[in-house]
Amino acid sequence: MYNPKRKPNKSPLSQQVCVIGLGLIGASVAQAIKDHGLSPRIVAVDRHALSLAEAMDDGLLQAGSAVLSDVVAGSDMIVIAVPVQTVPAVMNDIAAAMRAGLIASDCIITDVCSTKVNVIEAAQAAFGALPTGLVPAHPIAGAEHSGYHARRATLFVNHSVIVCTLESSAAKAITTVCRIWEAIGAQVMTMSATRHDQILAHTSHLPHLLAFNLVEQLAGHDDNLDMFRYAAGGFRDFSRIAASDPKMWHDIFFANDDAIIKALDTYNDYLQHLRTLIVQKDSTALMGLLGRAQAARRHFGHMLSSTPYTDTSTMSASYTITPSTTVSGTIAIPGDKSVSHRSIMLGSLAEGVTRVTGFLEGEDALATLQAFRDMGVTIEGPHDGELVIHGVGMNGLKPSKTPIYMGNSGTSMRLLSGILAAQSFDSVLTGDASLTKRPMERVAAPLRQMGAIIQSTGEKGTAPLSITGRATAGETLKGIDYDMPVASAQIKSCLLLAGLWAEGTTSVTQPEVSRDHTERMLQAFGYPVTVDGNRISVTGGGTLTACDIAVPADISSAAFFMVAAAISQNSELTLKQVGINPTRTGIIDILKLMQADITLSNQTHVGGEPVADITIRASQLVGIEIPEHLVPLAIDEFPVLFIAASCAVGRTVLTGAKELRVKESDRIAVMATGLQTLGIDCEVTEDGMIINGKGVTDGSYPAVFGGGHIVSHHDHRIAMSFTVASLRASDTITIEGTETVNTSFPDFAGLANQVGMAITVTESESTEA
Ligand SMILES: O=C(O)C1=C[C@@H](OP(=O)(O)O)[C@@H](O)[C@H](O)C1
Ligand SMILES: C=C(OP(=O)(O)O)C(=O)O
Repeated sequence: MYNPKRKPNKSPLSQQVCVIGLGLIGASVAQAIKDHGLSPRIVAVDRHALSLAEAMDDGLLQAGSAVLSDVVAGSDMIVIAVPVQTVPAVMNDIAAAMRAGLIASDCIITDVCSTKVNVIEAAQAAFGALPTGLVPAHPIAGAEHSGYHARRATLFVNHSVIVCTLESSAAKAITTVCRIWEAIGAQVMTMSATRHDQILAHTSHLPHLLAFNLVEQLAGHDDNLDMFRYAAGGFRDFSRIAASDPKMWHDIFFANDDAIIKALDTYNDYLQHLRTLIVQKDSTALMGLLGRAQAARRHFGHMLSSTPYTDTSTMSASYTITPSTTVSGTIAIPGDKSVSHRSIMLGSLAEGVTRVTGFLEGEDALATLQAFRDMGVTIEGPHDGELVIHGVGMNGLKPSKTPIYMGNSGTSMRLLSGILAAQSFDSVLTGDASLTKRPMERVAAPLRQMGAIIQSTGEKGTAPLSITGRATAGETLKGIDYDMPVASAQIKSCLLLAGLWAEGTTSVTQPEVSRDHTERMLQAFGYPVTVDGNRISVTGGGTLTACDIAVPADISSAAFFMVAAAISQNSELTLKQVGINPTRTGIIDILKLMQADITLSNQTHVGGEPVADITIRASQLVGIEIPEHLVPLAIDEFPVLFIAASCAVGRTVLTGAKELRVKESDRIAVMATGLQTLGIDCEVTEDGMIINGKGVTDGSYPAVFGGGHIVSHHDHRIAMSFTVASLRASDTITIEGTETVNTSFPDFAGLANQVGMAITVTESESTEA
């Protein structure tokens, strides 16, 4: 990060810098070089005697002239900051100065022009062979104001500068140019000149051209006065850059004409397409286009920085939780994450329109939503948990133009792998720092048995995943009979989803029951699924028919509040309409075995899933040996169950839970470290943990945790679990890395405070890579 106080150890230039052109950019470069003490002398060449005189009065320049040879002698660097079409004349002057011995043959020659190929061509023409000091550069910064007076030394701070390193450039010249830009706060990146011109044609030249053109269109209109008088914010924002220097842009449009014409032609095609959608009143396609564009506008920044989607994602957050002793109230918990993922996947692949309510607007489910938008599906929303998905049918997905970014979400990556393996296009799946450490061969290997072409390109069978769609070569996947080594709903779902396109029947046999939302939802979409004990089968070639999905509240999120009420004195919480699918209720069974006071009421069904209100009251918990068959049914709830176990009387032993080591963090190791920090006696085993609870039998609820600092390791459930510990803590607990809570439980802290906990959320700029 740029630090204005940090000065380079030694001035990179020993003689003087000569800036040619004292417009906004040239003058800002000169000012920044002066303010940072990067050169002992600064001189300038400009046609405007007034600007030069003023700059000398201001102490910015030691000398100035309209003629290069007057001031250039002895320069170790020349910065060309003139309109692009003047560059050839300037290059001729510099070549003449070099021949006359005014500057050395290795004098650094750089520029700030918006096009690069023409700068190199001008140098070639002027010098014959490219000089070793030539290092073209382009700061991606500017302002609609122009001229000497608009200069700002900070104009380049935290902006990118593209430096085009040429084969002819001397290493020392490249290093010096990069050092100077970095010293004035810019972020240097290197690129070939041709690529620079192609990219900038799209990202800078085309938008400027369109802005000038729109203003021209409105100004030329008969009612132009009224049009400008009532011009709304949209027009102002869009046309802001049309206030830029016309001469500069005139030159750029000619200098980069080939690339700009290509970009303009493509733009024209898009515009015609948009026109057609409006003429034909194609609402679905128009919503798709607008939704995709809106999401892409937000999403590119996240993809580039490999961070989650919501606006808080550039921040890191922490919780400071002061101890509280009781919770009470009736609350609604956000939608189920597993069901939300699947509603997007099946809704997108269905024929017809699927309406979803109760959708979880957390980062993980939003990553799935974005993936399907990237593959051309029109999805309206989410608005208050409501989505309208315009299904494209089993063969309607389109290739994503960019790698599909799955954020922190293992479920998205693993289930999508199954879908993508069968498509007629290739895909790449990436994720954040946590997801790219998680094992992906567990789905890639069985998919390969089905004939999929999939590579886990990370170091240890991890993401990024590169998937060659099987149908690309006109082939199909083949059904297999797969014995799953672990009871994982993600592996099961991945293979069943791939099986929808496979020849014949795909069967998976799980060693224990795992969550069955995929099986249920496939059936809700009219796709036959055979369930024979732990063996589940689908036969390829069917279709999905759109239906309405009501997502129940997530029992995994409810678990934090269930444990909170169970461990704290006089507590009573009711959690409304929580999903109680029997493949998810391990948390209720385990807490009941620990003698928690839990009752279910208002049992009913929503969208094929059973739901109930869950009421939990404080009770004296006891330690237990957790039955292994319950492990997959409570797999995400162990972090908070460890908190419950710490408050129980006696020892709790968890075995058969090795899977916890490959979640968003190693949940056995990370929880043990945190528990020990807070003074709990626990022992890590290979596949579980032994916790010596500090509960007492006299009916009181004493503090069992001390205060301390906990690190979440990019794991939402770690952060939320230690928050719950504050109900039995003697001192303040701070938790670092709580921004990940957004992946599954947006506004967890707000809800926790509402029922009686005392969390202060602090957000700051993220310092993590
Ligand atoms: O299928 C799903 O939606 C999930 C399955 C579980 O993972 P595994 O299948 O890897 O156990 C669970 O931990 C995850 O939060 C969601
Ligand atoms: C393990 C989890 O999710 P995922 O695997 O989808 O990242 C979780 O939410 O606890």
